[in-house]
Amino acid sequence: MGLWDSLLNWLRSLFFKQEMELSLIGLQNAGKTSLVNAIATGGYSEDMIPTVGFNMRKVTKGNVTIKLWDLGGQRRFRTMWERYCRGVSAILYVVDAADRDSIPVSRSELHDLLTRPSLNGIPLLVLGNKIDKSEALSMQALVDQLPGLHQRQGGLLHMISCKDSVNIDVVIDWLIKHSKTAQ
Ligand SMILES: Nc1nc2c(ncn2[C@@H]2O[C@H](COP(=O)(O)OP(=O)(O)OP(=O)(O)O)[C@@H](O)[C@H]2O)c(=O)[nH]1
Ligand SMILES: [Mg+2]
Repeated sequence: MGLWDSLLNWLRSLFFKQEMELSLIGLQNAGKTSLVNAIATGGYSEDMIPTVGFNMRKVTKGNVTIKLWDLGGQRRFRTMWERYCRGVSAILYVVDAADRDSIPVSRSELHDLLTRPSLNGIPLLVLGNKIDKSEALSMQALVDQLPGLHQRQGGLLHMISCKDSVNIDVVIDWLIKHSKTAQ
């Protein structure tokens, strides 16, 4: 980026604060609330309380204020997912890559959600979490378990660990990039 572009970006940043709204969904125990903590503070705890309903958290990264809807993943809360995904700038779908038995359910919940016309065109980032565990699936193995992901425009998969803070920076970069295109 040239000096002139940098100057323009800096001037722009003074006047235009970017905002974006995101929804975090995925089955219970996938690590959604842990991801919010990793994005917001880099903190991590083994001792998490399941999210009842939803939580909203605002996080500022550089110039971007991100409003995060962190939804409960237990079955009784899944009917709310669509309502909280309508109109957001992006959807983050978290999968526990180390809990192989849960993946078929996770896949069918994701598939159900993606067929909703109200969510057409919303960028989707799928995150395979807990790659610090030895039993975690590889990225390719997870892609194979989630057919259809690449047919979705902008559908993308990253492997992360909230525990060891692996690829959290990549997720934040992706979010910032999508806040700009969402303007
Ligand atoms: N090993 C490991 N454990 C993790 C990781 N991320 C989250 N966990 C653990 O997984 C458990 C569930 O994490 P939560 O963040 O509460 O999961 P959630 O998706 O918010 O669950 P619900 O709110 O019930 O939908 C906790 O014990 C976390 O410590 C990770 O990257 N690695
Ligand atoms: Mg939670």
